[in-house]
Amino acid sequence: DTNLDPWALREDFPILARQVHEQPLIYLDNAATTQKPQPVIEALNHYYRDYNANIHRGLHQLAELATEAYEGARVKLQHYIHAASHKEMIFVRGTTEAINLVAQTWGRTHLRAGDEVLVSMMEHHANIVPWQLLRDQLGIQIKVIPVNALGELDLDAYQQMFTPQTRLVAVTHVSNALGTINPVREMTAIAHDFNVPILVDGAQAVPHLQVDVQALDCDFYAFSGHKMYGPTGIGILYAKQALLEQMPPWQGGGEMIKQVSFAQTTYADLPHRFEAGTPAIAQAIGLGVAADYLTHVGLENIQAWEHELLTYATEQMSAIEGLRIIGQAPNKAGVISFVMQDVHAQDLGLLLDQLGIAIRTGHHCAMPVLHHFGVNATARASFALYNTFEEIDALVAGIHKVRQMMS
Ligand SMILES: Cc1ncc(COP(=O)(O)O)c(CN[C@@H]2CONC2=O)c1O
Repeated sequence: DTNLDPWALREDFPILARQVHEQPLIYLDNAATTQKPQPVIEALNHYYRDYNANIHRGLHQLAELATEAYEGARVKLQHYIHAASHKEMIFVRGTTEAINLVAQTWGRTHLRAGDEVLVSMMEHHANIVPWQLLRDQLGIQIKVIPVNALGELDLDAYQQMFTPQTRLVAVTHVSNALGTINPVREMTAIAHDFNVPILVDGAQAVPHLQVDVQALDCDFYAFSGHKMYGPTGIGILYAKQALLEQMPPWQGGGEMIKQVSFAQTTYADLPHRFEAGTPAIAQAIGLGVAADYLTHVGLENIQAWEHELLTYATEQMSAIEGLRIIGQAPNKAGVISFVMQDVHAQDLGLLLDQLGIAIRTGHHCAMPVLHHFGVNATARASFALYNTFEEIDALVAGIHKVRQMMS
């Protein structure tokens, strides 16, 4: 059980006290982005207000302070996912950029025509399209790991899919559309039995559960700051140092060089080799504070609380006539995708908004898995540490109200 008190934590999120359409805001769209606690907001203000400067190489006091805070954030995040070294933590814009970086550096230098990349049916477009771009550029093949009727990944099928041409596995840790938590540690062990590296899309995992990349033993791990109560425009690509050393730079410019001449340029050491140009300094600092905040609240407390919310919401919503939950894996994070017999997801979302309730409707950038379940849109409620049973009751009441309005 959890010793998390959402009502106490809500004090840290001023936005949750606001109204929308003259109704109290009920924010249940956390898989899209989470709200930001006061300490994160204050960290951003503090940087710009009190010690804004460009980082590295600057010899003045403000530059020193800014550099210290930026590199300090990197170390905080290293500990947050238990990486072996801060050199394995690359600041990027978010999960999408992290995966594109791997595809365009490790991918272009290690994959060639005929090589196979395994992805799962439940991937977000950010972990499908970069591999399709590579397919267009190099002629690699993409093979899809199936999921069953509950939305669980088919581990046996996965094991059978490896061939001498399999060169990479790229899989989501938690599905943003189904909520399924995949057995990433097991999948990594199987991939490594075939000497194949694995990239894990951790966007929906890092805010919900304790991630330990050394325990998972994955080769790449990508996530976004804004999904884990941090700012937008910042994320992390984690990669084992041995792999990063084999990868050519992603973008060229300042910060990622040692010596530049028109004859020859030498590149900076890790991690800066992959961070060209002035980075998102404030956002990185803010993300470090978000990691501190979540560590203070306790990931196991968050996971236990959200599991209670998910269990309650699933019970309540399963009792609604004509409502079908898409994604019923036993091992799920706090995401409920659903469709209703006689109400389009879009209409439901718009009408719930009028009641102050924020959910997301549509394909959630996961078109293939929605089509696999025979729908082209769902309504999705997704939970965070600050949600409450009362908010779930309001969602359920809102769904009933919409049904009445539409019948
Ligand atoms: C599983 C997963 N992977 C990658 C991404 C891409 O992250 P960035 O946009 O930060 O690069 C998302 C975003 N989730 C989407 C965004 O909105 N609603 C969602 O479910 C995601 O859920």
